[in-house]
Amino acid sequence: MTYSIKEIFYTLQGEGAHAGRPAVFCRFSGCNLWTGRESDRANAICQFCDTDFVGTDGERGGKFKDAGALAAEINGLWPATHTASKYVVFTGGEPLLQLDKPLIDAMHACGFTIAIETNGTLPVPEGVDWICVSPKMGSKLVVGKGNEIKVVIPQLGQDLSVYEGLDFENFYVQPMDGPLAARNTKLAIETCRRNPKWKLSIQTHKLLQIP
Ligand SMILES: C[S@@+](CC[C@H](N)C(=O)[O-])C[C@H]1O[C@@H](n2cnc3c(N)ncnc32)[C@H](O)[C@@H]1O
Ligand SMILES: Nc1nc2[nH]cc(C(=O)O)c2c(=O)[nH]1
Ligand code: SF4
Ligand SMILES: [Mg+2]
Repeated sequence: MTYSIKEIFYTLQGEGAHAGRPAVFCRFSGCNLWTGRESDRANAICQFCDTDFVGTDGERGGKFKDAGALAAEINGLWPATHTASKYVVFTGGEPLLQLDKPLIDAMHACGFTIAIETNGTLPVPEGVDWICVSPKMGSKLVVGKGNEIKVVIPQLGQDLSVYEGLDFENFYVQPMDGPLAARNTKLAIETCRRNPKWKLSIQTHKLLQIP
């Protein structure tokens, strides 16, 4: 199948349990919880998104005609001298609208460990090595297990205890960026102090001013 890709870049994972880890990010175009158009934001299910995932006009973006072509582009960004730690993060937009078995197999064939960042509304195909779920209020969460759950706070009507019984290895709260970021960061710190099941994830790439 053809994959619509917004951008592909080599950076450090900024968030969650793998923060600081070198990774190729592959950002798929499109999401099922927002069109990505500013004029639709107020009516979207997910209204706080910090990402442009519309179209294919970003760095190394485009339409890739098959899994082999996309895997080759991603593989080309990894330093050829250090192949033991190859790591790709599929994000978006919503990666599970497009990520499929052929692409997973092609990345594994290149030696990559595969991570995803997903909103948890779509089933995860077999073979993904690291699953990060970030649930959104107003959507139905169908992914109840994974490696980390990373809840952006606060969201209207949110109750963190709903997530505490799920089968994740790591439980993170991440302050919502935007005009109230400073307040939300304090809230996230207080949340972890009060209930140490939760750990703090901050968006370190924004502090570092890297992609
Ligand atoms: C842009 S999303 C793409 C992947 C997927 N659609 C999702 O929502 O998980 C990547 C990560 O950024 C988080 N995120 C998006 N907007 C944010 C914001 N304004 N502040 C903090 N985190 C945000 C999401 O919750 C998710 O964990
Ligand atoms: N450095 C960096 N880390 C990230 N972790 C999750 C991201 C995302 O947009 O999915 C992201 C991103 O866009 N950049
Ligand atoms: S679900 Fe993810 S990509 Fe979609 S609008 Fe929300 S944060 Fe952005
Ligand atoms: Mg991001």
